[in-house]
Amino acid sequence: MHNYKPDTLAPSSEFLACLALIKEDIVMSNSIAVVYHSGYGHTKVIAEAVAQGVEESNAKVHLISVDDIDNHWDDLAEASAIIFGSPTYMGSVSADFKGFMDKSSKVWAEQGWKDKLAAGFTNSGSQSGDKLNTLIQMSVFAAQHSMLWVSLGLMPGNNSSTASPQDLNRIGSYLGAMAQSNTDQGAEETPPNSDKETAKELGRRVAKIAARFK
Ligand SMILES: Cc1cc2nc3c(=O)[nH]c(=O)nc-3n(C[C@H](O)[C@H](O)[C@H](O)COP(=O)(O)O)c2cc1C
Repeated sequence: MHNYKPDTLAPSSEFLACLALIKEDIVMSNSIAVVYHSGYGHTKVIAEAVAQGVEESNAKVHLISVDDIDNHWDDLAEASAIIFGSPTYMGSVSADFKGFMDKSSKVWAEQGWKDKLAAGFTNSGSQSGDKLNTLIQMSVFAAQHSMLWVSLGLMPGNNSSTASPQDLNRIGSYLGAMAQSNTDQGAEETPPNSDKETAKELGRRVAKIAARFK
């Protein structure tokens, strides 16, 4: 029979506090970059929602417009995950976002983003609007950088008699987050909340998985 004394084996409050600090440090040391382009502000709203999801998960976030990318290559180098966002223009990423992709070839040559996590989101005027092609472009881009693609991770909403456009993932995407903005409304009115909430979920998911990889 063991002489088991539960009181002496119980972790002290100091030990538990120390563990909590270490855990917090691991989560906070994850920095995640959201790199996006937005010609007219609608995709920016989605980028901000993704960033909010990351922050809510206690990770540090860098929200970077491709217009300002040259001031942020170091932030991308430091990040454990990069989430890409572009409007869908002519069935593909916008020219400005493609400019960022091409500029990243310097990093590609060194495989500087190898084994970082990657994910993507897009927004367009039509429900489909060929948004899938934009996400495919982003995932191929991530693969060229030897990154690990994180999917949206939400079941499709808005696809049954009891479902509604207020559902998360109302457009029914798997590869990344999709949003739709009415073409006659400004970014303060569209895309709808469900798309912003879907985008937040993508941010949360990437942050959660990044913490697991740390
Ligand atoms: C040059 C151009 C091309 C576009 N091509 C598409 C398209 O292929 N599919 C679509 O659904 N919407 C298309 N749109 C609509 C935009 O995707 C939509 O207005 C989006 O909300 C713009 O996002 P932004 O405000 O972040 O630029 C296009 C808009 C522009 C300006």
